[in-house]
Amino acid sequence: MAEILDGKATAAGIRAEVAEGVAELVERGLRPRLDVVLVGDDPASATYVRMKERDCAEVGIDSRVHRLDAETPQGEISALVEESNADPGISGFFIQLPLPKGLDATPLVSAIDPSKDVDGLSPLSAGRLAVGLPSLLPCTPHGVIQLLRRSGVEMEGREAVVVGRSNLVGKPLAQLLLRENATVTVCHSRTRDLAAATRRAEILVVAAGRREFVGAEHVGEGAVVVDVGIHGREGGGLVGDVRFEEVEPISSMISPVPGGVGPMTRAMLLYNTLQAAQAQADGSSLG
Ligand SMILES: Nc1nc2c(c(=O)[nH]1)N[C@@H](CN(C=O)c1ccc(C(=O)N[C@@H](CCC(=O)O)C(=O)O)cc1)CN2
Repeated sequence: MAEILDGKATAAGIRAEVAEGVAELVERGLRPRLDVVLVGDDPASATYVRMKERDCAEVGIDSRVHRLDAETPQGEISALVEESNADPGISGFFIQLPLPKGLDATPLVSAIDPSKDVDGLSPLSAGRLAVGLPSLLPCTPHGVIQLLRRSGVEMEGREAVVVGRSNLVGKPLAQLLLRENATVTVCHSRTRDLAAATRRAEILVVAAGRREFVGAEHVGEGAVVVDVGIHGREGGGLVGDVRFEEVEPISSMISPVPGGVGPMTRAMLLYNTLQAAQAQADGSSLG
């Protein structure tokens, strides 16, 4: 039986550490503040943002949500990004994704000052990660690394396979696994024999964005499997990109959905907000 990679418990530990760091800053009169830009009425995005507000309250971070309707012009959001960059009271901010149709996230995210880029998704933050400079790290990939590390999974020298090449998860995760000295393969929709590649993995991270896409045929005996996907299940509940019931008996460790990577994503956002606030307080550079 596989050991469960418990994102809920691990994230609670990270929140406790962040709360301590926040309390130290507050003693110096510097309460971190996280601003969120939420555009439109996507129910999942609204849920994630409410959870992020609640997380901030728990650890003592101030949060403000800018709720904009789906018809908000691109220029207005762009102006909000510039104002947030310039406001010394804001430690960090991010734009909840995806944006409604008709809005282009790329120029907006690209305009975020890297020292406030708590999502770690701007091209400057991504470039700094790629060349090994200090930067705020994208929350989901960093959450995966922390979940593995804090669960005692050795990454150095091991065969790690990432399924998915998005800017949000797959690409930065490959960089972070390289930084851990894993041997990294990235698979995607054009990979010819996916199952042959994923079966070689000692650590398999699935961020394909396809409901229950990976099954027993994709997993080698004893692999550590991390499921990044989150999809609503017909009739209620959530499932991931991995067919948990099939894969769990083959793997040595596996992350569940819910309770795996999702809570880690939120915990790393708090961690980044604290890091941004600390760097701003100490005059050190994250970008
Ligand atoms: N600007 C961003 N947008 C999005 C990101 C991101 O990192 N930055 N990631 C995802 C969504 N996401 C964060 O925003 C996210 C997804 C899921 C969870 C989570 O806690 N999931 C729970 C279940 C929650 C539920 O009951 O619905 C779990 O898996 O246990 C947190 C954050 C896309 N957009």
